[in-house]
Amino acid sequence: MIHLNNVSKRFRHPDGGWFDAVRATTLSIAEGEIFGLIGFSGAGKSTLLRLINLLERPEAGAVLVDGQDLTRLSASELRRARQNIGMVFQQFNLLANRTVAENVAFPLEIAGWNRADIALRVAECLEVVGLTDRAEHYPAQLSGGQKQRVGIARALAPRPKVILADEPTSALDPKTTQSVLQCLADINARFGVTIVLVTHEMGVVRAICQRAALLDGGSVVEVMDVKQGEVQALSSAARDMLEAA
Ligand SMILES: Nc1ncnc2c1ncn2[C@@H]1O[C@H](COP(=O)(O)OP(=O)(O)OP(=O)(O)O)[C@@H](O)[C@H]1O
Repeated sequence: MIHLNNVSKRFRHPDGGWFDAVRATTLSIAEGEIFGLIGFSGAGKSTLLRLINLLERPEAGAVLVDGQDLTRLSASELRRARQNIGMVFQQFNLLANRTVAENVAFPLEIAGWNRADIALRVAECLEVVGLTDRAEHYPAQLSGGQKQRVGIARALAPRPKVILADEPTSALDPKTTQSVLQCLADINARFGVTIVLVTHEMGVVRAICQRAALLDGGSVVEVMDVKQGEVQALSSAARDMLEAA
């Protein structure tokens, strides 16, 4: 579903030099996987995630999603391709002056859906995340966990094949974290949506990921399997880093 081929991303430093946030990275994520990107702060996790929908454009390499190389698309083709890739943010990024239902409707309005289809789809998505009774509330009236469920419903609304989640539970307490992770796992199981999730917490990887890439200094140290809630790191470098995490 996702294939990153030798992608690199560098940023300009205020002092005029360059900083390599992602170094010549190759990574494949299968359809229907829940895949984690884990590592210390500054390892390049968010940058790598944002390369998948081209929120960051790589200097080099190809970004294939669902068979399309996003780096070769025109602006309008890229807008269409992005309908297929939902995004969930750490700080929810909800529109404060829109109700829950209007927030979920937002990407569908942008995509030009008609009103009747929007109403049906919004109701479906709110049902999936268990917020039907909050449709007319405003974000300020919701708990953190409920806000993130709105963020997930909004990401799900355009029927994407991929959802990218950037530290989706880092702003939440442990109990709410579990229920939000369960919500993502349900969406993966019910609709087969491929989920890529950035986290710095091993507990998150253990809870829902099938595989995870450990990042350090902009490179993948190891791609690890998660079996029965345990992360199977093979290299001693990865084991040392996971122990320190
Ligand atoms: N727009 C930008 N301009 C300049 N430097 C950036 C930019 N975005 C990221 N960086 C730098 O790139 C490096 C990797 O950042 P990134 O956010 O991808 O790491 P991360 O692993 O997600 O870390 P964190 O867990 O702290 O979010 C960091 O050193 C960061 O300061």
